[in-house]
Amino acid sequence: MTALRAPLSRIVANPWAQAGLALLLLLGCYGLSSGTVQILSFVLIGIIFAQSINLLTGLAGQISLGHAGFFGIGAYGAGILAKTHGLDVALGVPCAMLLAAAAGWLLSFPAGRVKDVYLAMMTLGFGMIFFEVVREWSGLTGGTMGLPGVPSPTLRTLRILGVKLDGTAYFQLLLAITALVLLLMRNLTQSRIGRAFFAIHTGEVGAGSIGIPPGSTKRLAYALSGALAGLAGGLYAHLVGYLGPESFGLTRSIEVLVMAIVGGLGSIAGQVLSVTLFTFLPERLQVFAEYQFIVYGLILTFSLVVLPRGIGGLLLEPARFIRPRALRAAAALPAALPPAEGGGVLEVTGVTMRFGGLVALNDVSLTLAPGRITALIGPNGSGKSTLVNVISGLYRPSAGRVVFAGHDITGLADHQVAAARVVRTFQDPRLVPHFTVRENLLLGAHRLQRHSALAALLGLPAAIEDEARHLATIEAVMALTNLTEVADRVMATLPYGTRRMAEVGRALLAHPLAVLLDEPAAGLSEAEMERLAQVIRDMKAMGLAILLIEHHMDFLDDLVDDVVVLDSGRVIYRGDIAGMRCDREVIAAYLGTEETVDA
Ligand SMILES: Nc1ncnc2c1ncn2[C@@H]1O[C@H](COP(=O)(O)OP(=O)(O)OP(=O)(O)O)[C@@H](O)[C@H]1O
Repeated sequence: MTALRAPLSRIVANPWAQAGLALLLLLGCYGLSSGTVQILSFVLIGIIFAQSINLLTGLAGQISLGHAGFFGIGAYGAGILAKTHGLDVALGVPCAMLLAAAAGWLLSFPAGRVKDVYLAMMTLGFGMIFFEVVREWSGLTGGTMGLPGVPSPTLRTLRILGVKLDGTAYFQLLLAITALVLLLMRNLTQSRIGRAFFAIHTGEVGAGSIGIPPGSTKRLAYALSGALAGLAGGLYAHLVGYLGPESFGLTRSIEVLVMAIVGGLGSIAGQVLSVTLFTFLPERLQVFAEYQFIVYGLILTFSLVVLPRGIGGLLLEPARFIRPRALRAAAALPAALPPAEGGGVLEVTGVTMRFGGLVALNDVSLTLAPGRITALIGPNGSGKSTLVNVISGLYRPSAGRVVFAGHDITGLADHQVAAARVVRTFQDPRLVPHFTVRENLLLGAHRLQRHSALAALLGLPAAIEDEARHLATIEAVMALTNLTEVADRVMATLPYGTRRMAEVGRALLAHPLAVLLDEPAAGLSEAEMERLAQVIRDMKAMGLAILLIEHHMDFLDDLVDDVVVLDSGRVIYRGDIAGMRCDREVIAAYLGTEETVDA
């Protein structure tokens, strides 16, 4: 199967193959029975619905057990607007989509604050509330009696912009809309928005450190996912012509989730296959209708055990997150490092950090100057990482201030500190393991990308050119950090040292004015350490203010300008490295007798 993945993926991604399939369906539907055309219409609506899960769960990592709620808002919204208010379907369905998007956006406020099982419960609750509202608000929705008479081809009442549509014409319209949705989903995945969604999915701390705000990113994911589910619901209402609450309960939420998971979360083509199978199978296997949940459960269990990445993962290469068109455009541009803009002074004044009774930092002050490398050293547990966490916005200090370039950044969120151009790396690199090196580096430039979300979605030249500009910078940064050879390798498959280098490179892509490097040389080979030292010198030459946490004294010797030593959360030394080697308190607390002899 592995050998088949590459050729199959090429076929699936080929625009001619896609256009051929669309044309075949567009023309071939004339030869099909009205029943088959209707099932195919359900498949298309299912594909759009599954994409809404793909976006929210597959990309942004937010599980949803109440997606039938968004689907229902779209369906009832479009149905009521068309039937009760006589609004044209061409306006009614987009309005219903907007309603569902608004519901998604609103849900993101509470849902964005919780994770895992709590998120599952909250979204389940949303679906249940929607179901009850539909059942009880009979004046609007028809309650348990349902809402009959929604314009549809089945009732021969569907008119769009004055044109009457039969089942076949509606199928053709659905085909065009589905093709557009899939195209937009592909564009989204390969844009800064899709990458940000996936970065949040992988880890909010890592994403925040390069300026990706988790809150607004999740809100966008919920709104877009709601819009897609609402679109599917609106189109469904005009396909069936009758809406009853039973079509929008837990069963539908579970059904779409199972289809998306079995198709392979993140795999657009895998989900097209899975929805097709799941929609045709029940029609063919009516005998199982009563045991639908058992059948779903068995298929899901089988899929999770045998095909954890779903049908898409079995048949196709994993999705990539950069447009090939942007890569081609970048190849024509000169590779240049981020411009040297000088830095700003970072001043930490009287910072104290308490964790309950433990004082991890006690009245710590230090200054990082532009174009200077300051080493922060001290024994394990002395508070080095805590200080970096305070400066970078992960912790709010109990007392004290952090000022950068004249702006008080104390207590700002991590993504706001990154936006102020103070960028950090972690003791354990917080990269996106499923991204390639290049994709991870491009994530570093997320904050600097200027094109609009619409330009990204539509793949407009402004978006391609912007991406290409940053990709050209990435070439230069990869050459500097010795990553060019592994540019297209997936991060999870690379050795620790390479990952560390990639994180340093990613920080550089964010055009920082100050960088905080938390033990960047840990686990590196001799050669890698030499390369890292050169990269840090280059950063210094660019005028950045650099804080370097490190235990290797040999590494620091020729590299650093200033040293600050912490012990039990207190600064015990501030000065140059030669002076530090002779300082009695530092020797006693950290260096020990060996260093004394050296000194
Ligand atoms: N989130 C937290 N909650 C409670 N205690 C914490 C937290 N973070 C750090 N600490 C404590 O603060 C102290 C300083 O830890 P920190 O990780 O900053 O030390 P460090 O100097 O970076 O050590 P190392 O060299 O081992 O990384 C330790 O006692 C640690 O257990």
